[in-house]
Amino acid sequence: MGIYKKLSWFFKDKWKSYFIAIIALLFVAILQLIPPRIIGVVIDEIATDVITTNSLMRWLVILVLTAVAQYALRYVWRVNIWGNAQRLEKIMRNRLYKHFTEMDSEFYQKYRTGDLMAHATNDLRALRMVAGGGIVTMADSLSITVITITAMFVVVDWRLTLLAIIPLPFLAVASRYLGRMLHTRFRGAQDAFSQMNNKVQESLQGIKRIKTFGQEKEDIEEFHEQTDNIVAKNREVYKIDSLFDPVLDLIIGSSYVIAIIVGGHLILDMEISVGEFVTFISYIGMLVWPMFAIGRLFNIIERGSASYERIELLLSEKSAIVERKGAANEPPAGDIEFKVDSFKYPNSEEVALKDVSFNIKKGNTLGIVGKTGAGKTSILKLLLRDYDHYDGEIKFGDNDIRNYTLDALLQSIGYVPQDTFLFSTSIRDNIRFSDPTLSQEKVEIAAKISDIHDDIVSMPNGYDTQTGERGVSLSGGQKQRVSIARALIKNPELMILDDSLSAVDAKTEEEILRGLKELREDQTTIIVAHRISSLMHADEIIVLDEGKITERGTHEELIEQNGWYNEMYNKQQLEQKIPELGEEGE
Ligand SMILES: Nc1ncnc2c1ncn2[C@@H]1O[C@H](COP(=O)(O)OP(=O)(O)OP(=O)(O)O)[C@@H](O)[C@H]1O
Repeated sequence: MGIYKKLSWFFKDKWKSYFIAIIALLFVAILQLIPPRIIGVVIDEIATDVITTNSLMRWLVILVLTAVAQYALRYVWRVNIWGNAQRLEKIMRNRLYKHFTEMDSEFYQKYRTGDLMAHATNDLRALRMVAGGGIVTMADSLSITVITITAMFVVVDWRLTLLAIIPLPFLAVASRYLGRMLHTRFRGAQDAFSQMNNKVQESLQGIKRIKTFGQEKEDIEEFHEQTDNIVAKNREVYKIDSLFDPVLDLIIGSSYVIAIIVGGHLILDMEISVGEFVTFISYIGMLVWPMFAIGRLFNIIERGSASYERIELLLSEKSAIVERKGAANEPPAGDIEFKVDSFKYPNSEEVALKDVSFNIKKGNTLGIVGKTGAGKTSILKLLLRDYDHYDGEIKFGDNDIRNYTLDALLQSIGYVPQDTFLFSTSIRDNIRFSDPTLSQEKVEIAAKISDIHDDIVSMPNGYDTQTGERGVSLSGGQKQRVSIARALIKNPELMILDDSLSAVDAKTEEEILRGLKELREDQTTIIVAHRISSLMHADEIIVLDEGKITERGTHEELIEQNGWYNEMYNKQQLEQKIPELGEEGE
């Protein structure tokens, strides 16, 4: 029952509508006693031959009025209770979503997206059941049980009542026990189903790769195994499901048997009338649902508590990026001073960056180059405040970047990541993602500099072409250029290109870089690249290896140093020439 205490903030807020609903439920329980009683009275009137058309009509009218009142009251409690349950689900869903949007990279590394989605659906549904079905079951089963048993005691016979209700608690026990087993097995079946779903999703997404590697047969075999598993797990569910009804019928049946044996004796002894006996039998029937429901209530509470705990755990996760008190709201501008003595990723023992420092004057360009895993992206992550804990200081303008609000800092930065991501909307809205009110003219300027305008206008729907999973699929290079346009349209103080020209050819790359340089004369740029031609015109280039700066200088200075940079440059020059040599040979 602890879950109701934990949710007391909600019940306190909505106590009025719960109160109205529970009063309505109570009245329904009382009204339900009337029809069986009327049937009993009519039977007795027939047996004693006192029935008249008038008396029959009177009973009929009462029956109709009772039915109408029940209808109205049921409507009242349903609207109130189900409405509240939806409201609780909405509040918790909004809290979770807001929390998700505030969390940092560490959080998303810890939890898989699929699991977060599952929390946002299954766990919230379980909570809704607590505030809806749980409350109804509790109020309804308690009120019906107390009111009906009292009526049986008072209207019919207390000895008969005591004996006949002996088997009923077993109903609650059996429905709880079997319900629990059913739930465990049902979860197994659901897991098997979601495992198959994941497998199908992965296979369909990777269908080209499966075909290329000739793995169709193996893939189909694996699919068969998974579907066999689903059948096996569902068979276990049906075994328990098939036990459910017979067990319940057995228990209810024994109640009726006791009632008939004892009730029969009481009729013969003239202690109760036939009509009262009929009423009594109907009342036993009315007690079945509450007993059954109490068993179900435990399951609802158990599931709800587990779900609430899981949601609380998620909500208690704190983002490591905390805004300082009095953080500056103005987007930063000016020189950048990066001085990091040491940085480790959380949960990692390895030092990702060691003694990395550089200054970029406003309007200058910094190039960062190095082997994969050298720490290039790590530098950018610190600049973007994905992580705040490191020894050192990063200044943008006059302030440490941790002294700005995250919104203000990110407003000054246009970041084009390595893996481009397009949203399921038009290309136009993908480009003006930072501000959907920007004009077509501005979108086109950004697209032209990113050298994607011509590609877009040649598409059937131009700028209205839909992208994302269900839209047209753009080539890797096209996606990269849309991403560049998206960052560029913000006209950011600092633009960061994280290997974002890798999929475009050298000539296009040169044009884009030239365009950027012209447009962003007074603004700062950081280019990370594997291809040296992408950053050779930078004002300073740093070479990273295993998280440390091993070489630095301008392109010419680095060539003179005759180190890794020079070696890479010569190698890449040669690679570029090979196709030309090939053409000459033809
Ligand atoms: N989230 C993370 N948690 C732990 N270690 C990480 C994480 N991200 C990166 N690393 C590690 O930090 C080191 C530097 O990685 P980083 O991504 O900065 O390299 P990079 O130079 O950008 O490589 P690439 O050119 O392949 O993108 C690597 O050893 C990597 O394994």
